[in-house]
Amino acid sequence: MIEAAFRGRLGSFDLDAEFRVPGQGITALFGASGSGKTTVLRAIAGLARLRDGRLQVNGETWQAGRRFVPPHRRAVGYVFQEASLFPHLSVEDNLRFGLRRSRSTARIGLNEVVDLLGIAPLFDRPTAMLSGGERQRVAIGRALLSQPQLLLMDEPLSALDRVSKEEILPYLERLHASLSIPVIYVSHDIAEVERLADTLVLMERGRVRASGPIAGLLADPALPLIHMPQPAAVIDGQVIARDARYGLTDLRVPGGVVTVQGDLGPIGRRRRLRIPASDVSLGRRAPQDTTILNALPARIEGAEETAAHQVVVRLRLGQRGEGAALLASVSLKSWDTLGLRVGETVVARLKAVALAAPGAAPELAQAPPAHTA
Ligand SMILES: Nc1ncnc2c1ncn2[C@@H]1O[C@H](COP(=O)(O)OP(=O)(O)OP(=O)(O)O)[C@@H](O)[C@H]1O
Repeated sequence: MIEAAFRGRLGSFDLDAEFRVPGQGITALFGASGSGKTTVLRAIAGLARLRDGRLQVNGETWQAGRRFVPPHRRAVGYVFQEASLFPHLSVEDNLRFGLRRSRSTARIGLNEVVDLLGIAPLFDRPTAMLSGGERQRVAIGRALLSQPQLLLMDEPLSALDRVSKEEILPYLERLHASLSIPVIYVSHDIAEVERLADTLVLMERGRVRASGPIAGLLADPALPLIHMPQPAAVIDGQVIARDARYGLTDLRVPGGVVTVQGDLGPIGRRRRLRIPASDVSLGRRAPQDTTILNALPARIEGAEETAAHQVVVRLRLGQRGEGAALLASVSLKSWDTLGLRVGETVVARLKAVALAAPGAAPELAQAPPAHTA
């Protein structure tokens, strides 16, 4: 468990942030620019000292009352927006520097880091010859080799172009799947957060508006996430069948089974689906004569009208709505014409299921197209 509470003033900024998140997996600190995300991260690292602070990381107290463990005594790895590698050292020597800094017995070794982050081809290169994405992979590797108890990442992808971002995300997903080190990940890119995070801490003007498992917060009508321009649901599932002939994988998700194009790995592997609301349509009956593969029963939990004459429908998979949260964006006209009601069970058709999963290939797998035959 990670328990943090920081109160104090920095210049004219008031911080009063408190949260309790699991001591494993990825926790995203998400919020608008200036909401205090970096300040919280710095306070966790001990780089900012708030007047009133409390911090416990998996049973160790780093700050409480007058106790304040100085930054160099906190086992944190810090990855910044722009990788600050030593320019005069090779990639290998930059990584070895991480190892030298660590005083504990190595939990993660150089070879494992090199494998996980695909660094072998870069090994002998001077850092000046690396792309932005490659530099960031080395910086993450160096942070991991310092044997942190906690990895702090401050917008690690925000300085990268879209292609480099897509290139590095699968490595982060792989780290997530392979390592047990908890990560606190600052971002203001919700798609990135939807892809990576297990837990979300939503920050607003120096305060924590909400925190908890990401799937619930994304679909919470009381929070602003569902009202953003492209709302999406995230659903974690497990591979239960693979069809080599058609190149399809079935994932069991809470309340149903989703068929996704592509090989998602062996039976039993956990994968994440990110399903934009705009890729889900609703009907009363299962579609006939259609190429669509995913038509799942779901119960309507609620509906929010948007300014753009759309309705974001909150659903839960399963006949009785016992499953995962799902969002559908339908036009106000369709909503009124069909006369759909809260509490009704409908058929949710998933047009495309973008996959965001640990160890995924760089490209996003797409579910088969939805046009009728
Ligand atoms: N040492 C400081 N002295 C004065 N003001 C500070 C200090 N550190 C941060 N602030 C202010 O605190 C506010 C929150 O900054 P912070 O960088 O934590 O926000 P953020 O959510 O990470 O924003 P961004 O996404 O733009 O990085 C800002 O208004 C910033 O100017």
